[in-house]
Amino acid sequence: MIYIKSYARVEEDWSGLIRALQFLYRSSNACVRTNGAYTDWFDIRIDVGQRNSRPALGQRDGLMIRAPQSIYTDIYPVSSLLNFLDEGTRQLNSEPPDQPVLLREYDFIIVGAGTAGCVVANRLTEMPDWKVLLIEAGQTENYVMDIPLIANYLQFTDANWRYRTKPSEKYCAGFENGRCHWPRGKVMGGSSVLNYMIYTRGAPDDYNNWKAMGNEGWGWDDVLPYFKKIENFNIPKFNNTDYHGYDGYLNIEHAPYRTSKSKAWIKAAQEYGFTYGDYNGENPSGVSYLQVSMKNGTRHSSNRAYLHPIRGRKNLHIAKASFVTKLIFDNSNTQVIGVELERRNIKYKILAKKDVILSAGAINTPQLLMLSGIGPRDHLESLNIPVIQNLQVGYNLMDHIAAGGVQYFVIPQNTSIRTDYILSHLDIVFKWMRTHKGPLSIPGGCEALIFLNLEDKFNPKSWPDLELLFISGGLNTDPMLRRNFGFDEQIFTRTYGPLGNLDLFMVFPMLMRPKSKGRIILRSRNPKVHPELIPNYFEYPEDLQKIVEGIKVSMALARQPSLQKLGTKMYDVPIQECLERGPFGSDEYFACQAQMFTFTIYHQSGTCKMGPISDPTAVVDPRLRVHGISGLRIVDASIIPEIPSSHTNAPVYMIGERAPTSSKKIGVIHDVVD
Ligand SMILES: Cc1cc2nc3c(=O)[nH]c(=O)nc-3n(C[C@H](O)[C@H](O)[C@H](O)COP(=O)(O)OP(=O)(O)OC[C@H]3O[C@@H](n4cnc5c(N)ncnc54)[C@H](O)[C@@H]3O)c2cc1C
Repeated sequence: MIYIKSYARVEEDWSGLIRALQFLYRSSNACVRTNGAYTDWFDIRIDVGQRNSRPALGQRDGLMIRAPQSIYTDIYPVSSLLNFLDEGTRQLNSEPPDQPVLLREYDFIIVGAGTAGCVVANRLTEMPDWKVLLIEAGQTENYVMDIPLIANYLQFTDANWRYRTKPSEKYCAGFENGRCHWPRGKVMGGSSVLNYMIYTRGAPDDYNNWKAMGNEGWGWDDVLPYFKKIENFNIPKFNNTDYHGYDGYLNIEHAPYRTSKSKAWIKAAQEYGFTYGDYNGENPSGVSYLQVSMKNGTRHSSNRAYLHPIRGRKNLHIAKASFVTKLIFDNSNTQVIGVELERRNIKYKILAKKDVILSAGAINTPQLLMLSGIGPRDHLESLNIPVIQNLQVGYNLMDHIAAGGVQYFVIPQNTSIRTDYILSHLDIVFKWMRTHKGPLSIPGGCEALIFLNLEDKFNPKSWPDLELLFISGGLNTDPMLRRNFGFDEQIFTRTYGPLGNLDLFMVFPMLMRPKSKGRIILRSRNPKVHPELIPNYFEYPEDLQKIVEGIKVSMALARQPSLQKLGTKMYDVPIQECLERGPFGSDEYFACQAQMFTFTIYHQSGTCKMGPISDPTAVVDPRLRVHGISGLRIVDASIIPEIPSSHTNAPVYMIGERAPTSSKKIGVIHDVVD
């Protein structure tokens, strides 16, 4: 017999009892599985509150249930927890270990085990003769990081670099000190461990534009095979071998749970005129549930997808918690021959026979280049850094942003992703632990999106300049959410305090092709001092206006019958500071809202722009070699010449897959060494 304390009070009626019996019955299988022993008798206790009645005995398929005065069910939570711990342990054991002793020299050194770095490490070590060192500043990924709904919590851990932008009054003005929070992953898997798992590729026009900028080999027809190569596509409804891959490392699926709100929103979008479809297929625009980089309802990071399966490769060494501080050049200062790094307070110099590959992301890669003397001459000289190569490093900083706080309330629905709701319905947690289904499988609350071109809204073939991202909760979903973005406490309490327990959804109207570009500069020669991040959002007024138009489209959706059935209304407690600009609902008011609560979508990119030698703003050539320097390549979000109309993780995977292969062949690594 097993007696375990109950986790939840069952209601005071027989339906509660029946549910408890069903519950227990379902649990028995899990119990058998996790304990490895069959137990067919359980004493269960149902709390019937005041009534103190004695439920009847029940028997079902060999499962005998005795119901004395008090019942403690709870095989279910325990088996769920055991299942979770078991999976977690297996995951930890699957990650390639830290290399205790590093060699003096490798064929390749990769800096950064993020989205791109893991791909490159995998593909390079396919060649058994090449010894590869992958260096990561962060630590091991753990299984808690794989629970989709709590993605935002990871930003409060050491797995985040915790960047902040330079203060501004033009954007993020409603956040503490006018600074935007820019989290970046510092962990095995990099930002693919912190991200919201939304998997979008962008439109053919995005990549044809890259090619038109002089980047031979990066047009849509060139990159599509690499997008397919990434994928193990698991959405049967959209099966199409012209667009999808089925034997790649990264699993793509739909989240296994949908809220009633997202269903209504999707329907409303169709009522309004949008077409439902596969935005990673033939038509980039329209409405859809999110395709996500998850495997069986859990995060599938680049670490899990690309490194776990190759744990046994002897030619891959990984140095975790190791921070690269500088590049090492040969005597002529024209070739990179290695890196300096710090690991457990000891400094090392490691050499690379062939290439050093920077995959440290759009902030750290330019920082490392500039610290090493590759960057804008005047800027480096101002910090007394000897200039090795004068290149426009740190310019062309791009991001996707949305107006925060666009919220709609509905009549209360049956279930909610609010943290307090989940904590009082722990069955939701146990369910996810055991089956990876239910609300916890929604990545950070994000469920659906619309890609649209404002001038040709309903045309599924159009090149999107706007996205509406649907989130099935509001700013009251989680008490930490305000801290993720860094809301000014007073402004938040005044504006969003009245949200209380309202049942809400949010829409992020997101600018997809911003004209405004920012810059990253060094603040110090010390590699541990964060660089100055100047996003320059809204330098061009049309960027702001597009977001305002996006808010208006979201309002039009709220008026459609399917959302009206839920009693949808826009939350309209105004931001006091914005009433000076115009009444609530005016373009001026909404523009102010976007400037107060400027939500980054975390797509920082472009700071080591790819372009031909004829482009004075380019840092790497189309084969990702740093202009004028041999032995050095960049493979990460920083090479993006123009941000695609897409979330950036899939494009970065594509860059990783595309990089170590030739421009013509797939899966053959041969042009890295030249
Ligand atoms: C909170 C958040 C949510 C996001 N949500 C989504 C989403 O839902 N969908 C989407 O498509 N995109 C999303 N993104 C963006 C996407 O994850 C990134 O564009 C992508 O991961 C960038 O990959 P990368 O390889 O360029 O850099 P990263 O993945 O950031 O990897 C860089 C790695 O280098 C390491 N590193 C840096 N400097 C050094 C050094 N000096 N020495 C050693 N190691 C170093 C870092 O620790 C990190 O592990 C999100 C990002 C964040 C942060």
